[in-house]
Amino acid sequence: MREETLHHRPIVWSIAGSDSGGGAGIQADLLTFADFGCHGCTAVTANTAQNTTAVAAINAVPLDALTSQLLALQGDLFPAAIKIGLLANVEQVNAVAEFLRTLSKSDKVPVVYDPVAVTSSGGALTEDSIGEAVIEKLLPLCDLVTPNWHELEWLARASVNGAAQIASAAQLLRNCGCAAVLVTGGHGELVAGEIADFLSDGSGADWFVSEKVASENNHGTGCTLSSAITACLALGYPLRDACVVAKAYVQRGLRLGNGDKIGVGAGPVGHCGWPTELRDFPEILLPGEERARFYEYSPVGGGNAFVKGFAATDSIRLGLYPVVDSIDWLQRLAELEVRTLQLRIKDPGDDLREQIAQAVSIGKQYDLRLFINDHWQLAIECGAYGVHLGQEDLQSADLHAIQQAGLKLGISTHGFYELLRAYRYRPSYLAIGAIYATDTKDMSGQLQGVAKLARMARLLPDYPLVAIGGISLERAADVVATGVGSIAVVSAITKADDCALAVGEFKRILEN
Ligand SMILES: Cc1ncc(COP(=O)(O)OP(=O)(O)O)c(N)n1
Ligand SMILES: Cc1nc(C(=O)O)sc1CCOP(=O)(O)O
Ligand SMILES: [Mg+2]
Repeated sequence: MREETLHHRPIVWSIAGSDSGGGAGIQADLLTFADFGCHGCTAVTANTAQNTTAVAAINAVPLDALTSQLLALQGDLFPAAIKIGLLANVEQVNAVAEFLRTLSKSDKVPVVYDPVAVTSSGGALTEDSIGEAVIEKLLPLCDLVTPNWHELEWLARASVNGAAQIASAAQLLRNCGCAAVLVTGGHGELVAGEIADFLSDGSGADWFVSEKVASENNHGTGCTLSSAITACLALGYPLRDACVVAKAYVQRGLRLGNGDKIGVGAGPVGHCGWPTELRDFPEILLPGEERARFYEYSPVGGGNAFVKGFAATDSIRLGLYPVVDSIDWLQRLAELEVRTLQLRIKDPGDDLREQIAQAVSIGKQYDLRLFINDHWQLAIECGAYGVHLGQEDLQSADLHAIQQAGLKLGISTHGFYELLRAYRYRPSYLAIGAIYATDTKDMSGQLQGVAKLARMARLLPDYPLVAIGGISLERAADVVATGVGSIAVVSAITKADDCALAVGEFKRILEN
């Protein structure tokens, strides 16, 4: 079933309350799903009576009215992801949990729960007594829970005052069985002028920091964020990519939606389409940077002090970029007038130093942009043009030494989150992969495709970007059409029947 929904416009469910004022709840969710190209279905839990100034009534729907909606959807419109918002009473929590448990037996559908229980001002939106049922029955079924600070206090039964307490309360929720917690920070500032969301899951913790937008139209931001995350999960995005794209969507809505005057109170946040501008995306807080201490952020293995700004390449379009594993290949490609090259030696012998020194010397002879993969110490010692590092190398490599030695730095990224994270270092170029499936390296689960590549490239139109992974001559034109100025290839060159012909064809496509 899930396979089917992924091949067409993904179906996303919202199990939530209707907002008669049209700013939050089901109404905000449907607008959001549509902006992300998803088909939204709804199971209404309550017909709230509200406007931009107050919530007058909740009006829970009877239990059979809720379950009949869920069963109707299950029978025909199977979801690629489910968002849950307002649940009005314990019976609804139990019924939804039971329904999800049964559903998960046939298919694994990502579930995002936005515990719409406390308004921004601290007012109750549901019966407080649902807390216990939520913790015991619902949280263990959730892939992500997105409480604001008030809701975090309510669910974790702990007071939350400051970054360390947010992190430990999020851990308490994870201990209840939900896979991940995103604590939304729209209601308070740990650092003046900054809105920071905290994500905690099995692979670690992150702070996503955005500039505070002083918009009068901020009603429905929580619903919009959680439904945007759900839509991205339905599109197959990994959790961190879904979170940063959704946060950018809300930021864009706050920024562009501020002009509208709807109602006399807090108007609805804008729903303004896919976020296409880098300024709307959050900054990923990095361990070792100065302001990390305000967020009490020092993850295990966080590594060295943060270093930013690496030597620029002479052009932002690096052209054809073969990645090879021998001096012979370097020499051959240099003679074919390839200018950007990488030496990627994965099984070094005793002569690694000599190989890198020889590569650097060929690089100087042919005026190459020659990057050394992984072996940054030897690259510095041999005076290489540049080094290429993966995300996991960023913690262990001495970036300060690379910067001080004047070496160029390229960083691998796989998706929006890693792209934003790597961009914080302002490297000489950013590589985006894997665009297509490849036999050269196991990249399963990290495939981007050209549509996503185009979205990423649009965020950084003036930055050197390199696309890598499964790029053949036949696919090169589609890749170039996304706006990236460079194509990195292994097998399309090293396994080509006629290497010189392949080089010529790639160059032609890139230059066109
Ligand atoms: C241009 C370019 N992009 C990405 C990579 C991959 O680098 P990394 O993530 O460090 O993985 P390994 O190459 O070390 O397996 C690359 N080498 N070049
Ligand atoms: C080494 C490497 N890194 C990738 C990444 O996405 O980071 S993809 C990749 C393999 C590229 O080889 P080919 O051109 O033969 O597909
Ligand atoms: Mg590497």
